[in-house]
Amino acid sequence: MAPNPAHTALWPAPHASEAVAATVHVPGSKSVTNRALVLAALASEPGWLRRPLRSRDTLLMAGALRAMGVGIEETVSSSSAGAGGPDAGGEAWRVLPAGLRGPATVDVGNAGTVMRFLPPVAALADGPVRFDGDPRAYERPLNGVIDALRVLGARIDDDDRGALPLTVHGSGALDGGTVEIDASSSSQFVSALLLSAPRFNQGVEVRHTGSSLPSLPHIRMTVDMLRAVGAQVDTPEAGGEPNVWRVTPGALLGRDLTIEPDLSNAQPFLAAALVTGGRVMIPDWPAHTTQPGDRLREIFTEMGGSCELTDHGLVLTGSGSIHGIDVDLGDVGELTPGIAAVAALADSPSTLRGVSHLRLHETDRLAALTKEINELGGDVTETADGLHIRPRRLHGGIFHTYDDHRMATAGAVIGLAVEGVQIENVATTAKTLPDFPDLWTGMLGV
Ligand SMILES: O=C(O)C1=C[C@@H](OP(=O)(O)O)[C@@H](O)[C@H](O)C1
Ligand SMILES: C=C(OP(=O)(O)O)C(=O)O
Repeated sequence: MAPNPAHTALWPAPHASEAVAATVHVPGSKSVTNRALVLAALASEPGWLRRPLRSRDTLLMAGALRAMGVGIEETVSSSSAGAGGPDAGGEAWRVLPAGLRGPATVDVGNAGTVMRFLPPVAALADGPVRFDGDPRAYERPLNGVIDALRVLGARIDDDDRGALPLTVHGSGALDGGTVEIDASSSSQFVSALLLSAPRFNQGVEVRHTGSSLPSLPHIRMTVDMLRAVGAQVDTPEAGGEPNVWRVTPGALLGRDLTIEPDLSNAQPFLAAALVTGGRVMIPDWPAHTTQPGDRLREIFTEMGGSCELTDHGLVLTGSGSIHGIDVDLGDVGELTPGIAAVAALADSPSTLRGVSHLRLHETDRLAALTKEINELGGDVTETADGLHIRPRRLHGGIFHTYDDHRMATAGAVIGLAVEGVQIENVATTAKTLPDFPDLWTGMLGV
């Protein structure tokens, strides 16, 4: 088969000849949008999502829910269209829940949220739902969801690898109950079971038995969003048993939710302020959030920037120096590529820990970052659970991205400081940030 020209196309990453000074409006959060879609689809009344992210991962989620019978109407709303308050204008999705049905086919692309959050929804559908996706999606772990759903009463046909492709034979209802899972390869296993659990006959008790659990803020996001639509959830944090989550069965409310900007997608823009000694403002940065990207305020401050959170948003100002960092990123793994890019440009070495599960993300991110930074003259080594990065003088070259949106944005950050970096397949950023090249050149004023 001839290679897709978009996948081999090279994008000359703009080099910054001066400090950036920009305000960047970052589109909505992937993780919040896809959870909101699932919860709205399972609710007992219509709901609104305002300022949803429209990217490959969220359009795949919306398409899959539509295939199972859910109505999702795209509208340009005004604040009078619902109870969304003064910020509610702009693009919106109105979600009209309906009896979930098969037969249906779901394309998960390479979206972890789609491939993990939807099999439990499909188990509630009346009929078979077939799941398929990109070649890489076949390699990403799904066994935690498949095995758990079988214990909870679902019938699933897979090829015994515990991965895609598979068919969930929905029977219109699922018993639910208690299940043990090892979610050390992805927090999304836990989130997936909790999100649909209010609709299981007995709810769910999820007991995580693995040695570690990545991305805890994403599980908190799941719990907070469930509670916001009326679900009763017991968590380890609320004085419950360690590693045990319980969801009580019950109807979910339709909500009017304005989606926060994607703070992980704000990362390359904030990094630009750090790398060029400039200043970038991200409007609408939430004062309180479960998004892991909020940790950037602390991490980029330690690396040499200073952050100010105002009523208007977050302002990051670079000092002109970038320092190395020794940090456990287990809670915020999706920030690793962007932090590695900044670390490669720092004045001292860095150690990034706690992220062995990144080997099973969009690509093997530890191997990909090591290879691509080293091919530009860097000195990165993989450890058992992360990366050692010793900054070197880098040179231009092709930065391969392996169909990974965060590799592409990491390469763009390096390109700010290093002339002649070309990003392969920058279009892969469409997974979560379709406007990236325009937002990037807009920030730089080129
Ligand atoms: O639940 C979510 O929305 C996510 C959880 C995390 O997954 P893992 O726990 O698999 O790392 C994160 O990396 C991913 O980008 C989004
Ligand atoms: C790991 C990521 O995505 P996914 O939701 O596909 O797991 C990511 O966006 O960095």
